[in-house]
Amino acid sequence: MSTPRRVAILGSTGSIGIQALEVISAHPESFRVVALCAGTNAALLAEQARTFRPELVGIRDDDAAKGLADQLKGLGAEVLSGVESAEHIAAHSQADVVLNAVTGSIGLKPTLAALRSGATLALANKESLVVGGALVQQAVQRPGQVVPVDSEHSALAQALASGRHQKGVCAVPRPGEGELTGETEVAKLILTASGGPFRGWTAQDLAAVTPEQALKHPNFAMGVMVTTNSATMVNKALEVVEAHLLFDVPLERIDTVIHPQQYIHSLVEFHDGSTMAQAGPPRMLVPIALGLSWPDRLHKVDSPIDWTRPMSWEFEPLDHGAFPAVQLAKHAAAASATHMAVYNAANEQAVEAFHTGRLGFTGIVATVEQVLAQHTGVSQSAADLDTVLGAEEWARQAAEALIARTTPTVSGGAR
Ligand SMILES: NC(=O)C1=CN([C@@H]2O[C@H](COP(=O)(O)OP(=O)(O)OC[C@H]3O[C@@H](n4cnc5c(N)ncnc54)[C@H](OP(=O)(O)O)[C@@H]3O)[C@@H](O)[C@H]2O)C=CC1
Ligand SMILES: CC(=O)[C@@H](O)[C@H](O)COP(=O)(O)O
Ligand SMILES: [Mn+2]
Repeated sequence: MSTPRRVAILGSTGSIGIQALEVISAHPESFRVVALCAGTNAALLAEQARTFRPELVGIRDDDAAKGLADQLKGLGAEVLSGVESAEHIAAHSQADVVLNAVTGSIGLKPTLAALRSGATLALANKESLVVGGALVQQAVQRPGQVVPVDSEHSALAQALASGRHQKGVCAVPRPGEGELTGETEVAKLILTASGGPFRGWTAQDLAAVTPEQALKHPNFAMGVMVTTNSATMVNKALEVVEAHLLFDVPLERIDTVIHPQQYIHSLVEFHDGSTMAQAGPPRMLVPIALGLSWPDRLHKVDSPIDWTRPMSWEFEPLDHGAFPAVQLAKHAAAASATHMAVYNAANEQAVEAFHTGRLGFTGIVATVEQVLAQHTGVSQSAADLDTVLGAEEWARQAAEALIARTTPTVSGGAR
């Protein structure tokens, strides 16, 4: 890369945000941080701002914002606070790349703003795509404007580059190929899943799971929401829909396979019977770096797999009986334009209730299922932003009403 790319990071104090700043620190010639935005952690945000000297700094929490401007005096940064900060930064930071690494569907407006600004959207916040669906697809201004950071989808994008697939908002033409024609050689996308901490457990075993157990992901140190979603398989459910929306592959041609070691990040099967797997250590540095530098690769982002060491990689089918989240999402995504917004919002409420001791572990997906059953759905043409946000709000209230009537099987919470 010749001129450094201007990068805005939404969610800079989280797991992805911190690792993105590590990548940028190691490649100062390639990037310039122009904006940083966080939710509540003013102390870390101030430290990051002192190191990276962005033009804009935003924080959602108004209390946490008190004093932030004072701490940053003399740096020349404009300091914003409030719930609109991330969206404002996405729209106005004049970034070449906006990394959306906030958690939850609160990331939807920033995702739309980033796309409308013309910036490349490095997308870790899968919820915004899954919830916004066609709204996000329609905000895309050019093929390839969305670059996935989620490890499975980064793997799919890398594997798709091996065959002709000129479809989707993340279209992957072969190098040097011209106009997009919609042609595809892709038969299937196969997403790998770790299986989470409860791989092999029965539905009965799962009933007594505690928040502490659910937060022990076998391979990755991630935020509370995505870690809990990995344990329930809601993460894989969101990822199946994310892949469908990114690459325009029908839901029925997207499969999942449990691969506990997570060295293979996902696979693409082509119509001649060949399968491309993308492999790497179970870490996020490479997907993050590719998100910032796509389609170029940076040097020495992470240590590669050590092939001198004996290793065994296992694969097994997902137990849809004990973990119904993926099938539930496939049905929801096919049902209407607002069903996935309802799915995700009910899940966000249920995860919060689980961690505050108000709901048992299996109650999370059960709540999502029951809220979906009450939702009538909205057609694609009627699903504007207000309608999607309205469906979300309705789902949060419906989930809370169900949770209030539930007696949790475990007491106490992690937070
Ligand atoms: N962590 C990982 O390895 C992976 C994560 N992802 C996805 O990436 C996203 C982020 O995950 P992760 O980094 O683990 O999550 P974390 O919980 O670690 O971090 C979330 C970040 O978002 C910030 N934030 C929350 N709400 C707002 C808001 N309204 N405005 C601005 N900032 C906000 C938080 O700020 P603060 O801490 O200051 O409150 C924090 O910086 C999720 O969508 C997740 O599914 C995908 C693949 C892998
Ligand atoms: C690293 C990453 O992309 C996470 O989404 C991770 O893949 C979670 O893994 P599982 O949901 O398969 O446990
Ligand atoms: Mn993932």
